[in-house]
Amino acid sequence: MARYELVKRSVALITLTNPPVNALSSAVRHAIAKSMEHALNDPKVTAVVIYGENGRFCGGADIREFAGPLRGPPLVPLLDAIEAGEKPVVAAIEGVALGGGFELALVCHYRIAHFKARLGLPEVTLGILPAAGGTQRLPRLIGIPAALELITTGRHISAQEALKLGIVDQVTEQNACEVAVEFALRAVAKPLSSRRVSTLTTPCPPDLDALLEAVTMQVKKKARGAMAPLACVQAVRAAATMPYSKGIKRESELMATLFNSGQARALQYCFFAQRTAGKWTLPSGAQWNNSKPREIRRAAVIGLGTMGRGIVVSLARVGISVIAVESEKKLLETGKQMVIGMLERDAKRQGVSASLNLLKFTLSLQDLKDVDIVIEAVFEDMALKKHVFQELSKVCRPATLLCSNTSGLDVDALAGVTDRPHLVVGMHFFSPAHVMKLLEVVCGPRSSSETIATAMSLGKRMGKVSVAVGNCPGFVGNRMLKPYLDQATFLLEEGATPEQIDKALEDFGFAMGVFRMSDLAGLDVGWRVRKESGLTGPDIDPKNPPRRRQGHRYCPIPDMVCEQGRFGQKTGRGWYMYDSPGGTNAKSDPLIQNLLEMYRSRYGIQPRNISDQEIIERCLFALANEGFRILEDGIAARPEDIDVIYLFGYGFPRHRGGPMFYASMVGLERVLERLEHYHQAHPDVPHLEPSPLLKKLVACGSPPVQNWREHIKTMHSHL
Ligand SMILES: CCCCCCC/C=C/C(=O)SCCNC(=O)CCNC(=O)[C@H](O)C(C)(C)COP(=O)(O)OP(=O)(O)OC[C@H]1O[C@@H](n2cnc3c(N)ncnc32)[C@H](O)[C@@H]1OP(=O)(O)O
Repeated sequence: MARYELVKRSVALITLTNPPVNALSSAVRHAIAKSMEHALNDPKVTAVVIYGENGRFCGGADIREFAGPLRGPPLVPLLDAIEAGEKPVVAAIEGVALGGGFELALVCHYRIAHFKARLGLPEVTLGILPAAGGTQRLPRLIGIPAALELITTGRHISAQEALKLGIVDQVTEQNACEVAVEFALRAVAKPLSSRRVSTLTTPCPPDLDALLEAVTMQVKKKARGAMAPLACVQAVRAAATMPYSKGIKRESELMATLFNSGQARALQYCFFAQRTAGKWTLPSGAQWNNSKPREIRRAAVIGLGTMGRGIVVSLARVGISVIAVESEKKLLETGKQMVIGMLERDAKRQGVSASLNLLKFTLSLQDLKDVDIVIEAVFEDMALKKHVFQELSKVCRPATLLCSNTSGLDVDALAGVTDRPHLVVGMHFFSPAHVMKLLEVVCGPRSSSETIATAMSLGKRMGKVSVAVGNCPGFVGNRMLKPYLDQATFLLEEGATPEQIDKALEDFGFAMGVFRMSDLAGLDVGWRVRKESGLTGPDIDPKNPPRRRQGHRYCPIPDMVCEQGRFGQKTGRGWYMYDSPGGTNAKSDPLIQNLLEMYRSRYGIQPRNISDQEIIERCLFALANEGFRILEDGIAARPEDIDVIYLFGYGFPRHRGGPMFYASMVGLERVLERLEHYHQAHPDVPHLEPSPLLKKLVACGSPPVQNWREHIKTMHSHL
C-alpha cells in the first residue's frame, strides 16, 4: 500500500501504491505511519519525499470506507506527526491531490507540483468537510477569502493557480518525484519551524464577520438546504478565531454532525452512482468493458435550432469536425452566427483561439457522404424525422451511425426507415446542450453494442454524463416527468398556487420549482405533444368530461394558459409574469390567480389548504413510483441510472441523492403507504397506484438501493 525506499543515499521515498487513485484506505494510512516512523528513526535518512504511484499523488480518503466502522490509524494524528517531524518532508504531486490527499500535502513542509496536477478539497461535494486539518491549515496558508472559496465549493485548481495562491512551492514540467528529491536534499539544512502550516497565524481580513456572513448567504442560495457548505464556513471561522489545537477540535465536531447525516450518504451515493452509470450493460452480455466504440472524427448535425447549435458546440469543443445542416438559408445563417459566437466566447474565456476551422455549414445533405456519425436535431415531429432518416440512409456511407436527439419519440421506428437499423441510436441531449451534462443514450431493440458503445463514449468525450436507457415514450427522464407535472397541476385544481408548489419544491432543494422550470423550458412544447396525443384541442370527443381524458383524470389548466398565448419566459407570460419577453424575473400574476379561481368555481371545486408535505409527497412519490415502473419495464438497468438522470438533467437536489435514493431514505414502506393513501383519495390517477416493484421490495424488507437490482433480475429488459 506504500513502498519505502532510500534514494540518493539519504532521502526516504514513500510511494503510495493503492490504485486507481491511491486513496488513503486504512491499509495506506497504516503503511504511511510505519514508513514515516522508519524514516524519522533511521539516522541515514535526512529528508523524506511522499509520492503517488501511476502519476496520481492521492485522491483522498477512501470514500468506500465511510460506510463502515473506522479502522486503522486515524488521519489527523498521523498528519500532525508528519508535520511535527524534524526531517523535511516534500510532497511530489502528480495527477491529483484531492481531499485527504491535499491535506497530506499540506502537512508536508514543501510541495512540488507537476504542471498538469490538480488540487482541491472536494469534501463538501460529498456532504462532509476537510476534516484532516484542511479547514485549519489552508486558511493559515492562503488566507480566509481564498480558503473559503476553495473549501465551500470543492473546486479543483491547477498547479499554476496553486502556485499563485502560495499552496505549492514549485511547479515543474519534469518528473515531480525527481524534482522533489533534489529539492528535499537542498532543504536538509534549513529550519522547519516556518514550514509547519498549523503553527502559522491565520491572516485575517478586517471585515471577517461581514465576509463570513456574505459567504454564508451565498452558499445558502446556491446549495439550498445543503448542510456541508455551512459547516465549512463555521470551520474556517474557527481557523480565524482559535488556535490550531482548538480549531481542529471544532473541525472534528462539525465533521461528526455531517459524517452520519443523510445528506452525506446521499452525496456519496451520487459520487458512485455517476460512475456506475458509465458501466452500461445489455441483456445480451455486451457491456461497457467488452464493446469497443468506433473512433469519431467527423460528425454532422441536422437542424440548427437551440438543441442543434448546442450539439455542434459540444462536438467542436472536443476537436471533432462538424458539418451543420439547415433547410433554409436564413436559418442556416442565423444558426452559423450563433454557433460561432458561442465558440468564440468559449475560447475567449479560456484564452485560446476558437476552433472555427472544424465547422462547415451547408444546406445540402449530400455533403454528409463521409461523416462517421450524424446527429439529427430537427423539430420533434415523427414524420419529419422519418423523412430525414430515409434521406440520410441514401446519402451517408453504409457505416455511418445515425442518431436522433428526440426527447421521447420511438427510436426503433426511426431505425425502421433506414437501411442500417443496427447503427441507429437515440442521443437525447438536454437544453442547452453545450451546458447541460446529461445525455440519455437510447438503445433501440436493434441498436448494436458497437453503436451504443460509440454513443456512450462520444458523450463522455464531450464531457457529458451518459446513461444508457431503453426505448419507450419519453425514455426515462421525460417519462417520469409526466406524473410529476400531473400531480403539480392536480394540486393547482385542488387549491394550491404555482407559487406555493414552487416554494415547497425549492425548499426541498430543487433549483427551480415545477412551474418556474416549465416557464423556462416553454409551455408550448408540452401543449403540442398533448394536442398530438389527442388529449386537448378541437379533435377531442365533445362527450368527454372536461377533466377526464382517455379514461383518466386530466387537468386542462396548462392548455388554458397556452390558449392565452402564455408560453413562459419567451413570451414574457406563463405561470408567472416577466418584465419582458425573455425576462427571467418571475413575479406572481393576478391573472393566473383569477384563472384558477374561475376554473375551480366552474367545476364546483372547493379549494382546500394543501400542506407542503402533501405537495412533496404527491409530486415526488409519483415521480419515484414511475421510476419503479421504469425499472420493472427494463427501461433503466439500475436505480442509480435514474437518479443520475434526475440529478444531471432535471435539477434534483444532489444532497437528496435522486428520486430513487430519496424514496429509499424516506423508507419504501412509508412511500408505499402514502401512495396507497393518495391513490385511494384519487383512484382515477393511475400514477399514484403503487408499482408492483415497490410492493415487492417492501415485501422483501426494503433492501438498500444498491441491492434492488437483484429483485429486478427476473423482469424483462428493453436495454
Ligand atoms: C473516516 C473519517 C475520515 C476522515 C477524513 C476526512 C478528510 C478527508 C476526506 C476525503 O478525502 S473525502 C475524498 C475526497 N476526494 C475526492 O472527492 C476525490 C474523488 N475522486 C475523484 O474526483 C476522481 O475519482 C479523480 C480522483 C479525479 C479521478 O477521476 P477519473 O475520472 O480519472 O476516475 P474515476 O472514474 O472518477 O475513479 C476511478 C475509480 O476510483 C474510485 N475512486 C476515486 N476516488 C476515490 C476515493 N477517494 N475513494 C474511493 N474510491 C475512489 C472511483 O469510484 C472509480 O472506481 P469505480 O467506481 O469505477 O469502481
